[in-house]
Amino acid sequence: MPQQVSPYSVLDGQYDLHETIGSGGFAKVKLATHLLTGDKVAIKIMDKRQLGEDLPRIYLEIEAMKQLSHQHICKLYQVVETDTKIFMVLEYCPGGELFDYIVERDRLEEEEARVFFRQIASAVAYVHNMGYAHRDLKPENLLLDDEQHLKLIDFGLCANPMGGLDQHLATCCGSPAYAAPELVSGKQYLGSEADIWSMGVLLYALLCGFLPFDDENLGALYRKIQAGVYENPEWLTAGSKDLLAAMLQVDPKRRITISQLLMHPWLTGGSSSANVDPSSKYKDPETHGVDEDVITEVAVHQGKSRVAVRQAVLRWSYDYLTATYFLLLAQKMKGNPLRLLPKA
Ligand SMILES: COc1cc(O)cc(Nc2ccc(C(=O)Nc3ccc4c(c3)C[NH2+]CC4)cc2)c1
Repeated sequence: MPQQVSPYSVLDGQYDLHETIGSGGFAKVKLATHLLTGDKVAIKIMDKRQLGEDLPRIYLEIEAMKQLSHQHICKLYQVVETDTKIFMVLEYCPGGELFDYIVERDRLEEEEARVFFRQIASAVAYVHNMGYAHRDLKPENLLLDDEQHLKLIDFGLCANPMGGLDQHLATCCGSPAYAAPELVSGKQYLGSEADIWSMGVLLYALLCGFLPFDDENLGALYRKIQAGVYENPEWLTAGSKDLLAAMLQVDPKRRITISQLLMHPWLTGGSSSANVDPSSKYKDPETHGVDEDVITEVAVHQGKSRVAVRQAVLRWSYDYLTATYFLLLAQKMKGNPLRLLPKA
């Protein structure tokens, strides 16, 4: 009887796998421990046979994730592919979904909504400036890390115009309640403009605890979105109503752009302006070079020269070394000591 190997044996020696924390259509997400650092990660596991014609979207998502390094975007650390499976090793976001955070509180106070929305706007501005659009922005795709920072996940529908993803895909896969009027009308649309609409629905959900456009009947929901008429509850301030109106513009050409959004007084105002994340904090390694302390820690642990380790890291192969590099860098950014555990 041949030795029965686990379907995850390709990860042996690199990760210990723990419980499953999420399973969607063609993917499941398991918690895991990166053995060299002892750090927790999330591993998204997909079966290539079940993916069928959706497989190209996964490769698009992976290529997009490799370009995106931002403090409010869930980081991709490593990709492992076998003949039947794809594993994406991802940043650990133990705080769960923003969706549940809102539901537990009914709705957020304006100040707290502002702090979260600034993080979302910062992530989306970065994605758009990198030439991408997310195209599925909703509270379920925003997770909280262990420091209550938001992390944007699931770029499975993202596209950059050069990416060649034909636009109609999103209409069948995005989430209708957050979908822009031009998208539900099946018109040609710009992903970046549709993202701003979705952010308007998101901000409304944060501030109100319910959706601006809602109906169990899909056709009725589409008509409400295309009409763009929604209630402004009495607790909304003038500033938030003004920003919502600028984002929930039915005509995409009249809709506020992400750069105008970042300068809107509702976003820049308030008492918490002190803790606006300095977006420069996150250094994109491919343009800022690699961190020498991390290189040294890996070189000493592996008994290799720093030159050899630096060259290997700079290949950005998204193998175990890339994951180890990013996890050690994250530890350093948190002010923790850099440590690699002795070989398991
Ligand atoms: C780019 O980031 C992505 C891309 C993608 O396609 C999917 C994901 N999905 C994730 C889903 C969940 C987690 C995660 O870390 N969830 C998590 C971790 C720990 C705990 C929980 C959830 C909830 N119970 C407490 C402990 C991370 C990525 C990301």
